[in-house]
Amino acid sequence: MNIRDFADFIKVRQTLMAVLTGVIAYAKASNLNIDPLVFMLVTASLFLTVAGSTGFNMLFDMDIDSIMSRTKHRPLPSGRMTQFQALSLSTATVLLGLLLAALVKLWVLLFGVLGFLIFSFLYTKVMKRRTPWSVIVCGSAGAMPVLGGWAAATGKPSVEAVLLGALVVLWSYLHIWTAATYYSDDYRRAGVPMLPVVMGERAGVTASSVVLLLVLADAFLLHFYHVYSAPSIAVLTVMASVIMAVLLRGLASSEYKRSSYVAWKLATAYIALAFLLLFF
Ligand code: HEM
Ligand SMILES: CC(C)=CCC/C(C)=C/CC/C(C)=C/COP(=O)(O)OP(=O)(O)O
Repeated sequence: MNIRDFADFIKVRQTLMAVLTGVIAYAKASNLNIDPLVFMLVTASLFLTVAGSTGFNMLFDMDIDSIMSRTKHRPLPSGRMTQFQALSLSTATVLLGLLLAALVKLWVLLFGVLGFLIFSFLYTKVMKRRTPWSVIVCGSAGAMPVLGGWAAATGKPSVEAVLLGALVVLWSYLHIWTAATYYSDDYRRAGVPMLPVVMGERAGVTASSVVLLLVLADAFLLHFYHVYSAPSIAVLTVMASVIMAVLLRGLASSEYKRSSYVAWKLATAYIALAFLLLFF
């Protein structure tokens, strides 16, 4: 196992994006009056907790990952990492992450534990192979870094924190339904009942368009609560319109996979932008 395998094992891009949302939530909630020690603890705790939870997800999904073309080269299915290494690494990182969270505040620990349980167990072990509702219920794990980061600054959750967490949750539906439409053949082969597998690719693109509207509506609520400035909400509206145009074009031309791929990549840029725009 080398560093590249470790990066693949913790799905480094997903983990870093989750860390970014939590760290930015901390910075925003503290009005940029950042305590360097709390900042470091929050960053390290989020990184370790999300990375370790992802490790458990990888371990539990090893069998289906070996079936899908997208995932079969991952360290576990390809034999570059043993199950023992995966289990010990994930356990150690989650425990250390939660310990650091507890040093910040109990709320931060609570959201860390919730994120871990929802992602690694409720989603991966209980729901993912059984029902398309897995995504709707367990997308809530995506809010935990934001709620934890916010609580690290203010001592407790708030309406603004919940609305910002909801932005990640609603965005994660757009993120996965576009991805699952693009990769629907893979998911079908592995027997994972994602929405586009169960209801078809057209339904995947339609559902993506509907949740995109909800993402934008939530961003407007955040503007109403003075979390987004007028220029920021304008940029987010333009970007959402571009993604909507891509999805509607896909519906009009029946090119579901192609439009979903483009919308998926744009959606990744959207969530990064949505968090950076909190500072403008
Ligand atoms: C219901 C919840 C979610 C599901 C089912 C999901 C699923 C996926 C899948 C299937 C991929 C493709 C991975 C690959 O290339 O093999 C992916 C990539 C990714 N995910 Fe998620 N994800 C979810 C939530 C999140 C959350 C909460 C975040 C961060 C806030 C996130 C960030 C990312 C990023 C940054 C990538 C890489 C995207 C790219 O390459 O353009 N995801 N996710
Ligand atoms: C505090 C804490 C632990 C927060 C977790 C935040 C976070 C990154 C949530 C993502 C959850 C999720 C369902 C990912 C997809 O896995 P998948 O198995 O569908 O993806 P795959 O098919 O690529 O393996």
